[in-house]
Amino acid sequence: MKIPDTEVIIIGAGFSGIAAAKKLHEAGISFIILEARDRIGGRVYTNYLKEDLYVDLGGQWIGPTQDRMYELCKEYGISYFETYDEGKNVLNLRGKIRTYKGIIPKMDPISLINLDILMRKLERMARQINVHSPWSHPKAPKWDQMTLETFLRKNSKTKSCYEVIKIGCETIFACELNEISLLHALFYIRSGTSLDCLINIKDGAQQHRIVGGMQSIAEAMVAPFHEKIIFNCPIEKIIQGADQLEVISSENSFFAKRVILTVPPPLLKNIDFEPGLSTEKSQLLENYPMGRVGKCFMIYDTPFWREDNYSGQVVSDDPLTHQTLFDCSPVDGKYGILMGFTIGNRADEYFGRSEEDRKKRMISQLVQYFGERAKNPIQYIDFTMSDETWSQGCYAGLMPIGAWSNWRDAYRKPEGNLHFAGTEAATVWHGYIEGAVRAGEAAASEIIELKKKEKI
Ligand SMILES: Cc1cc2nc3c(=O)[nH]c(=O)nc-3n(C[C@H](O)[C@H](O)[C@H](O)COP(=O)(O)OP(=O)(O)OC[C@H]3O[C@@H](n4cnc5c(N)ncnc54)[C@H](O)[C@@H]3O)c2cc1C
Repeated sequence: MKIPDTEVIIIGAGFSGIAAAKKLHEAGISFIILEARDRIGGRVYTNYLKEDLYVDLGGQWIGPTQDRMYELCKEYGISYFETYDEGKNVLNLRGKIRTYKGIIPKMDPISLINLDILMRKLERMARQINVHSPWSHPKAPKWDQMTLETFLRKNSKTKSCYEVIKIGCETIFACELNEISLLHALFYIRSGTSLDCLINIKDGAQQHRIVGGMQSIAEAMVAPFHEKIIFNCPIEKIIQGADQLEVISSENSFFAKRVILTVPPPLLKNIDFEPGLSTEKSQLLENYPMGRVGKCFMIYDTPFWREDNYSGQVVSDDPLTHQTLFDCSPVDGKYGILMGFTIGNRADEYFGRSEEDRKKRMISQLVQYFGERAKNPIQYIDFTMSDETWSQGCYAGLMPIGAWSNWRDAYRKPEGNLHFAGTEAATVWHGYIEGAVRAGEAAASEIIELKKKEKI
């Protein structure tokens, strides 16, 4: 293999790496992308089952204030469509199945008032967080010493209120709620605009899906420089010398002046850096697990639940299956697709079973919600990035108790000629594709600015 001469090496061809590459490409700075997998997209992965049928196994939604995503759609002429959100939603709490309209499930009045107060409180606290320095809030030391679970338990006066907020938060953060600090939860909410924005379909983070799947944006972005991506190239070691960096895979060494790393935290930890990373970054990486979530798709020849005025949305505390379900049918409704999120310990339990058992469980759940027609799917498919060597979890890295206080912005700080991107480096829409794009662009901008200074 001929090793290309290049100014910048980008590690990872997810949205962050691709966005960094696009910016460097436009600035006329030479680069290559080294990608461990045999595909682009990383935590975005559209699986084309047939020519007219696809499912987004990774990230799929965009919504208001995700400005870069909408600009990219416009730039490449990629269409998006409203997530189906009409009709009754289903709540399954302690085996009791009820329907409701809107965002807040039907519960007893005390639980409803409690839930409203609790959500407003979270919203108010999150609004006070500076996303660039969450640790600087006067109450940050207290909020960083408490898990989100402790806070929610303390502020839930009824069991139903706790169960519903728990399911909502598990779906937002993709973890058990004792895995993140309250401060991280508040930062994440503020980073994604507001709690309402994170939860909602209409006017929220789940508002739009991409025609042709999320991966089609990544494909459009890389089209002008696809040949600069080297696939099946996991990086094992990086040596920073005085004039250049040596980036080493099991088969090759690559050389450049600067490196942008976009790999998720557990994979960053596995790279051998010489000299080592700063103490702060190394310590953070020892304490930076990923979320756990699986997506399960039941595909039908038609979205039959819509005929009975169901939205396809479900909130459930059934410990054996999914926390939440959504209608993920294609824009033309040619197929009917219901997608369930199974999260945290539920995901571990669910994916510990055989595929046949997983399919059976999902069907029996769907029959309870939408009737006998749910018994006859065309296909079942599920997927979890927790099992993937090159993701090791999702949606994103989780800041546990004390992490923001102890290591602050260590993750995104450049070290020598190493620049750090990926959605975990984002301050705005942290954990989302929008955040990945913004962080990739920010790292590329750092390099462009440094290059300008070098020329003076
Ligand atoms: C199930 C699921 C649902 C989600 N839903 C949404 C959603 O609806 N909307 C939304 O905005 N976000 C969603 N997300 C989150 C979103 O997908 C991620 O935040 C985003 O894709 C992260 O992009 P990234 O470029 O930062 O990281 P990644 O996509 O993880 O890219 C990193 C790349 O680095 C590569 N790599 C890793 N290690 C090495 C190595 N040593 N050498 C070389 N290459 C390496 C990986 O293969 C990968 O391609 C979801 C994620 C998942 C998994």
